[in-house]
Amino acid sequence: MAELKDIVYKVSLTSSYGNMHVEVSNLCFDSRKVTPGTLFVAVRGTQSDGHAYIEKAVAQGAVAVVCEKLPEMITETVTYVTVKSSAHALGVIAANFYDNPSDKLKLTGVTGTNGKTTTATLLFQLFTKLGYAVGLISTIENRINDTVVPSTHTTPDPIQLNELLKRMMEAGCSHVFMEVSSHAVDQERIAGIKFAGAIFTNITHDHLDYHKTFENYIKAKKKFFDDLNSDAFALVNADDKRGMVMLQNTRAAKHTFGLKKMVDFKGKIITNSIEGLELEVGGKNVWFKIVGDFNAYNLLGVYGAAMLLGEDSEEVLTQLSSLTGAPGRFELVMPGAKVTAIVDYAHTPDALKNVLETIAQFRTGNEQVITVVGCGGNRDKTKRPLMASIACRFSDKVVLTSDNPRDEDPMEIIREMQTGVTPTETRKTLVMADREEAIKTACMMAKDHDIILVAGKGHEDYQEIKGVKYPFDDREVVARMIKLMTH
Ligand SMILES: CC(=O)N[C@H]1[C@@H](OP(=O)(O)OP(=O)(O)OC[C@H]2O[C@@H](n3ccc(=O)[nH]c3=O)[C@H](O)[C@@H]2O)O[C@H](CO)[C@@H](O)[C@@H]1O[C@H](C)C(=O)N[C@@H](C)C(=O)N[C@H](CCC(=O)O)C(=O)O
Ligand SMILES: Nc1ncnc2c1ncn2[C@@H]1O[C@H](COP(=O)(O)OP(=O)(O)OP(=O)(O)O)[C@@H](O)[C@H]1O
Ligand SMILES: N[C@H](CCC[C@H](N)C(=O)O)C(=O)O
Ligand SMILES: [Mg+2]
Repeated sequence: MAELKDIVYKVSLTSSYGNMHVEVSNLCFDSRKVTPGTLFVAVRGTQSDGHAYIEKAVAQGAVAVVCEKLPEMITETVTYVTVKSSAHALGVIAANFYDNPSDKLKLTGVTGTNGKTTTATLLFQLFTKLGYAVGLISTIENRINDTVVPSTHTTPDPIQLNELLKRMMEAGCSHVFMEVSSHAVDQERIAGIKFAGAIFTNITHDHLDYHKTFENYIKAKKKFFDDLNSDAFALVNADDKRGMVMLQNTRAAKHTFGLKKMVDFKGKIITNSIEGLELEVGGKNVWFKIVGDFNAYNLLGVYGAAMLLGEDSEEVLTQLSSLTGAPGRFELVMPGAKVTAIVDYAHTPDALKNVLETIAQFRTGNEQVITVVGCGGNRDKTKRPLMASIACRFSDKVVLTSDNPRDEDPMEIIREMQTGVTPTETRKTLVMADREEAIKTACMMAKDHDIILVAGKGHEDYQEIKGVKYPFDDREVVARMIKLMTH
C-alpha cells in the first residue's frame, strides 16, 4: 500500500485530476489483471492501445489511472494522471512501487544480438563462486541465489522486473546480472532502473520485424548506454563495428574489450579446441571450458566487468576457468559418442555462422557436418533465407525443419528459407517439417566421427505451435537417437 503521490514521484505529469493521496494496493498495465485498489497504466502496444481498456479497468476497481490522453468518460471517484509517455512512466512507477530496489544492488545489464545469456550466466556463476549472494535475470531462467524463478521473457516487464529485484534485495543479493533486450529498451521496461554497469556484446541481423531498420535497432541498444549514470561503467566489444557507437553519448566511464584492437581488456586466442579455449588474458594463459572464438569475446566481457566491479584478477580467472556457461549453448550431447552432436541456440544468421565456423575449425579429416535448422514463426522473416544459406555454405548436409512455428504454416516458413538456397545446394538439403523426424534423420545419416549441429532451440524444452507449447527438447531427442544407434 502506498499513496499515489509517492508512487508517481519523479514522473513528469502533464496534468492530474482527483485525489493524489489515494491509497494504491496494486499496479498493472493489463486491464484483465485489475483488482480493487489498482493503479492502471494505459500503455500503447503493437496490437492495440491500452487506452481502450481504461473504462474496463475502472469498472474492475482501478482507483487511479495513468495515461497519455484522458478518456472521454471520467469517473468522479477515480484519480487520472496524464504523462507524455505511459511506457516510461510505468517503469519509474514500478520502481517507486517496489522501493527502488535497483538503487540498493549492483546491477549489471548485458545487451547485444548474441551472447547476452552466456555473459549474464557466466557472471552469475562467477560471482556465486566468489562468495556473493547473486541474482540473475535471463532468457533461460531468473535466479535468486539457488532459487529458480521461471522466466517468460529475456527482460521482464517493469512490474515483474522491479518485483524480482526487490526479492533479490530482500534475499541479501549484492550483485545482479540481467539481460537487456532491444525490445525492453524500446518499450521502456528499464526506465527508472539504476545500473552499476552495462555490457555490449555485438550487434548483427535480428528483430527487423519489430525495429524495421538496422539503424533503429542500433538506436535501441545505444539508448541503454545513453541513459546510464555517470557513476556506472559502460563496457563494449571494440571489435564490433558498432561498439564505439554505443559509447558516443554516454556519461558512464567508458571501457573496451576485444581480441584485435588496443583495448582495456585484451585477449588472445592461444588454442581453440572442442575441449575448450586457451586464452591469454590479464597477463596469463588460462584454459576455459567453453569453446568457440565467439566465446572468447563473452569471456573477455565477463572478465572486464568483474574487474570494473572491483574483483581480483587472479581469483576471477581461476574461478572463470572452471565454469561451463549456459545450457544449450554449444552443448555436446553424449560427449565421447562416435558422432559428435552439438545443440546450440543459434537462431540468428550471425550466431549460426559463428557456430558452424567454430565447428569447421575442429574438423580433422573427412567427417561430414550435418545441420538441422529452422526459423521461428511470427518473427523476423528476412533472416530465413540467410540462415538457410549459411547452413548450406558450411555443412555437407542440411535438414530444414521447424523451430516454434507459432501461428505460421511450418511449410511456408521452410519455403521462405529455401529461397536462400542455390540450385546446387538444394541437392544437399532435405525438408522435414517435423523436428523430431528431422533430428532422427540427421542422426541416421551420420557416420562415425561426423558432426551433427542441431541449431535454434538450445535450452528450450518445448515446440510452440498455434499458442500451445508442446514438450520438446533437442538434447533429449538427440541423446535417445545416439543411444539407439550404439546398441
Ligand atoms: C511483440 C511485442 O513487442 N509485444 C509488446 C506489445 O504487446 P502487444 O502489442 O501484444 O500489446 P497489445 O495487445 O497491443 O496491448 C497493448 C496494451 O493494452 C493492454 N491490454 C490489452 C488487452 C486487454 O484486454 N487489456 C489491456 O489492458 C496490454 O496489457 C498492453 O499494455 O506491447 C506490450 C506493452 O508495451 C509489451 O509488453 C509486449 O511485449 C511482449 C512482452 C513480447 O512478447 N515481446 C517480445 C517480442 C520480446 O520483448 N522479446 C524480447 C526478446 C528478444 C530477444 O531475443 O532479444 C524479450 O525481452 O523477451
Ligand atoms: N559473443 C557472441 N557472438 C556471436 N555469437 C554468439 C556469441 N555468444 C553466443 N553466440 C551464439 O548465439 C547463440 C545465443 O547465445 P546467447 O543465448 O548467449 O545469446 P542471447 O543474446 O542471450 O540471445 P537471445 O536474445 O535470444 O536471448 C549461442 O547459442 C551461440 O550460437
Ligand atoms: N528471443 C528470441 C528467441 C528465438 C528462439 C527461436 N527458437 C525461435 O523461437 O525463434 C525470440 O523470441 O525471437
Ligand atoms: Mg538471451
